Amino acid sequence: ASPRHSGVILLGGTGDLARKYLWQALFDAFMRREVPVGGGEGEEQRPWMFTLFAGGSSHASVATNRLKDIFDNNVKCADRHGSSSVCEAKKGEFFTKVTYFQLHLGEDYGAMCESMLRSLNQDKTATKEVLLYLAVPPSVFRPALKNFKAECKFGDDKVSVKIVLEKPQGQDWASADKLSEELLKMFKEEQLYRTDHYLAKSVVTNILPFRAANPQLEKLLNRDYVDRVEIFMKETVGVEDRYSFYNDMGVIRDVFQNHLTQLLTLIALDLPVNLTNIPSAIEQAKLQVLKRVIRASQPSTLLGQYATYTFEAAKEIPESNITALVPTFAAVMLKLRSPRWLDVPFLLVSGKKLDERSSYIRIIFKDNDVCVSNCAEADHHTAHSADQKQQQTSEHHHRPHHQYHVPRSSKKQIVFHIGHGPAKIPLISMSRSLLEPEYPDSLEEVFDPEVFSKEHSYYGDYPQNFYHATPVNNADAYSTLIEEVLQGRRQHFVSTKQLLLAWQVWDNVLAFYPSRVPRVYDAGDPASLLNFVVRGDNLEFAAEDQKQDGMKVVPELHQLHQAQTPATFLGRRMVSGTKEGLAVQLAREIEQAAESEIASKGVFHVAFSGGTTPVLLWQMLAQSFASEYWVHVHVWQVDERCVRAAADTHSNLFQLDRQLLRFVAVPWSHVHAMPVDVAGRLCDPELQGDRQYADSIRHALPNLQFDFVVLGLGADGHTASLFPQSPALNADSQTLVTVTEQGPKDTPRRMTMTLPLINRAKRVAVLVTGVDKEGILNQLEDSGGGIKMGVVDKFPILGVNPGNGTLSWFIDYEAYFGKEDFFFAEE
Ligand SMILES: O=C1O[C@H](COP(=O)(O)O)[C@@H](O)[C@H](O)[C@H]1O
Repeated sequence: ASPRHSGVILLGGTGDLARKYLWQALFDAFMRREVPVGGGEGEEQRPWMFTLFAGGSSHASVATNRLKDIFDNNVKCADRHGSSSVCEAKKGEFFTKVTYFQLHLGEDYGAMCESMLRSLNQDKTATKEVLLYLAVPPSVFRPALKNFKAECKFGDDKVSVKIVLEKPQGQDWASADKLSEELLKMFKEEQLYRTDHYLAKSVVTNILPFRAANPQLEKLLNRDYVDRVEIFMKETVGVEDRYSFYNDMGVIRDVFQNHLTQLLTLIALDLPVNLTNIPSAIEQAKLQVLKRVIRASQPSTLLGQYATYTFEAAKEIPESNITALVPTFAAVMLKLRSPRWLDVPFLLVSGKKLDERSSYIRIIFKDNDVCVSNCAEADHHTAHSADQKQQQTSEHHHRPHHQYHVPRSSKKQIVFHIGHGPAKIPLISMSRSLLEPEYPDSLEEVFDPEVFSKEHSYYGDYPQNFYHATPVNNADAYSTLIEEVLQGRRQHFVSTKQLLLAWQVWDNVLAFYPSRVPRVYDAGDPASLLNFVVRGDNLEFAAEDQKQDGMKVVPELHQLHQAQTPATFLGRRMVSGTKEGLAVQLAREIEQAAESEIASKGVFHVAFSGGTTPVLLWQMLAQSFASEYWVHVHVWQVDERCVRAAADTHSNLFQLDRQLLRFVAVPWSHVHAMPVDVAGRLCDPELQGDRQYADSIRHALPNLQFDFVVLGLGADGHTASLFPQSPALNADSQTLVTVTEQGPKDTPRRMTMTLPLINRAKRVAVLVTGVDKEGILNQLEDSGGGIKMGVVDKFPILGVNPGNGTLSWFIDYEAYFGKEDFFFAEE
């Protein structure tokens, strides 16, 4: 076989990640090939050369010293590397292979890549690749990749390129989507290796093999048998020296969107039956799960922050930049919209400065066994039966007899001990009362009870009541990741589709993140303030915080503001609250209206405006609206931008679909999209899309009366796409829909319902949120409302005046009170 030559460029080569994990992982890869002992990839006996470059912004002399320090203190020889003297010699050799490049400008990349190419071309017969590992902050991704793409033309020399990217990949769905789009313009999906080091932890890589080896277990992994799944990642450390990073991230972005969501997919996915094409079948199965996750909601999310957070953050970042409410702890209950897992709570929990360091997944089974006779004996028998069976089969399984008493089993569960915690080594533990497991070759059974700390009770049971197995290969996660990249295997990496779907799960939580006061806890949570209970779809902290519960601040100020806001605005009903509170309240009112209309006439017609204001409302509706109603609901658009409807993120329909429609059972034939894009012709007057839409309305609603219309308010007083001074404001009663040209610069052409149509609605709600609406609300109040000459031309919203229907203003505190930070108003 021809030799292989891997050129590794480690950007951020002297950084934290490189120091702690990456150089060791690269050394492991090097040693596996140099001295193939102890788990070396057997097939790789052919020569495999490495050229190692480190890149960074420091001056070469400084960086070289740092690299030396890393090699002296962080890269270690271990048993797996064979003889220690040989290993030490190899370590020296490895270090001499590393060349550092200071990278600022495009030309620096050019020089580095030329040098790499020279090295790779030394052996013309070798199969060559370049592996660019970006162990750098996200702000460096784009410039680094652009320079690399522009300056490094490896393709001409038949050198394949792999790009390894660390998290975070974006801050939310939109930014991740943008970044992915840019990446995919430069590289192919198969070239991208997005790391999630949890996917490479030894127990985690064994979840699917373990499931596959136990087909009887598969029959139990569903809503009939599983009570709940706990996915925990507890840490004792704080944010340490990463405050400037963590300040923008918080715990949800840091570990929920990636590690914990990925772990959930591995438990929840339908094990592919077609084992011939495993990686792509697993990819598809994971995507299916991610599509079915019902996004987290406010009531199913608890947030916390350790007491010293802001104090410690202030040592690293300017106080004015500190995000005071950033959570360092969260507990979130997710559920899946799938027949297999419907209503099974997946409890995801993670936090810093907690009482112990422990990462595990625990599948807890329902207690479905009902004993009728000889129950005391049955309990005794359950506890012993597995042992008896084991004695009978011990020859086959080589399971030794236990010498100790096996106490009564209390819970049927499987615990995947990913790291730390009561297990001293990574373990998969399964209650003996559940099943006698089979193990794949990658796991070996552990009989020694010393592998867990006995003084602890073991997740509500005794260690002896479990079968335990540990991965044969317990390599560090980064060592596994590097090996997988070298081997070109992407199963333990995150694809673009997975990344984006995972962000969608969390966008919702991120939306209320900045305005939700986390519960404050002391390091180690000695007062157990973070313990919580599951009540239906809600999570609640178990104990009231006597001392300083941040959550109390909100109700008090809420009451204060409630007292200050009147019940009417411009003579019509006004509902005030936080923007989240308003979304909940409006969703509830829409739901009640739907219930009553469906009960009386079997159908409910609702029209939504676009923009960002209704997003929270849609998210609330998607969660709270019982699915049986949606089949009777017709969804209409108040207005739409003349853009490519399905593809353009400016399109109102696109957002409506992303936030609401795809999550509910509304029949597609009930979604009435404005025909702004007909075969690529955008609001072409010849096609008369506005008249078509008006005809659909006449057809579906002969009395032209919508049951509910949700409007917004622009800072200039516009509503729907009826802008100040627009001729559309003068539409006669026969013109139900029209096209206007007066929108803002980015999307001036819009299709919109007209005032005569809106004013026929049974219920109209105007949703106004955000501080930038304070000015227009003041102007409207100053105008005194009412229809005076010219006032509608100036403030189109004042033309909304349903003749036979109700009009309610939903105005949030920020819009009503302006800039004041209402959470801390009393400080
Ligand atoms: O990705 C991350 O994980 C670490 C914890 O990883 P572990 O392998 O030590 O369990 C966490 O501390 C960090 O905040 C997060 O970014």
